[in-house]
Amino acid sequence: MEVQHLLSGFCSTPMVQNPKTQFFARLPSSSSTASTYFGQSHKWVSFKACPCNSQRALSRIECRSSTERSGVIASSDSEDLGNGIRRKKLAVFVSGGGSNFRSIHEACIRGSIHGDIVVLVTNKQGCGGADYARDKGLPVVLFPKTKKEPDGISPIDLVAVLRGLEVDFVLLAGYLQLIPVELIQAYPRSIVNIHPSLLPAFGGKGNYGMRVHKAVIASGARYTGPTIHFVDEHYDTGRILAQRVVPVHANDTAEELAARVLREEHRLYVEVIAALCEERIFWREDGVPIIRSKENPNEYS
Ligand SMILES: Nc1nc2c(c(=O)[nH]1)N[C@@H](CN(C=O)c1ccc(C(=O)N[C@@H](CCC(=O)O)C(=O)O)cc1)CN2
Ligand SMILES: NCC(=O)N[C@@H]1O[C@H](COP(=O)([O-])[O-])[C@@H](O)[C@H]1O
Repeated sequence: MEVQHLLSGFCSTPMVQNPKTQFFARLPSSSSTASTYFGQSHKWVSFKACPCNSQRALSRIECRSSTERSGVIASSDSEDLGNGIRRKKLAVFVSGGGSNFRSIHEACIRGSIHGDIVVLVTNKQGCGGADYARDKGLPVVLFPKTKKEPDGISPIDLVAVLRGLEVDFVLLAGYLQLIPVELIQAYPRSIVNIHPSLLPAFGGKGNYGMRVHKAVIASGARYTGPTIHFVDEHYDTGRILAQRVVPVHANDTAEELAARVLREEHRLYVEVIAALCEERIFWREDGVPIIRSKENPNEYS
């Protein structure tokens, strides 16, 4: 399903774009209602960002989603696990191919994750993750606004979009921009990221993608593996939630190592997101987050 955003009210001209080339949500620069139309599912999500003083405050965002549920988003939002735990709404952020995004989406569809992806956010509208989202009829939001992507939205407007879609958790999956403090403050203990090394090793600014695997090999490290952590205002310094160890072979190329780690990333991220959506994450008194086992409630990791 192609996704188009017909933006009315505050734009000089309707922002109708060829669904193959561009779609984004640009929000009101003043008090008005932005109604965004998502493709053939006729899903209108309208929300009002109310300005006050010089800063647009997100006082109360009215989200009326008048929609026949398409196949894209589960038909029973209120569905719970039989124990009163509500199905969660997920936002995924990508910058590249999006294999973790696809893995998470497939897990939601097959029921391994008690949640639904309701929006894809990207800083590169032509990336593989955005293409996949379009093919699946998921809304795509372009963030942030840059010279290369002038149609991107601001941090305040991004928060308004996510609030308007009633997002519970924000999942970074190969997103290569710094998440702004506005979003971090709006979603405390609700933004996670996956990094392809055993943090704190090989993390921080400049450490992403193949660069990480090349550095691991060059260091002589015998083990590496994915880390999933909560996101704070700096790169890769948030509280570690889960890790998985992957061996480094003596003759590994960076590509071979990346592929081995990526397979483990897909498994680990689905397990961790399932725990998030089932409310099995707890915080130790020392501030370390731990995951309660699904099989044995007396076991934590
Ligand atoms: N506030 C936060 N934002 C983000 C975090 C985070 O932990 N806190 N994690 C990153 C993901 N990431 C590692 O897991 C990461 C991504 C990108 C970079 C980086 O150095 N980026 C370059 C720009 C790269 C590009 O645009 O091609 C840079 O900032 O110069 C480091 C780590 C996502 N956001
Ligand atoms: N520092 C962030 C970082 O390097 N993230 C890494 O980007 C890749 C995205 O792959 P994908 O687009 O196929 O999911 C993944 O390996 C992820 O760990």
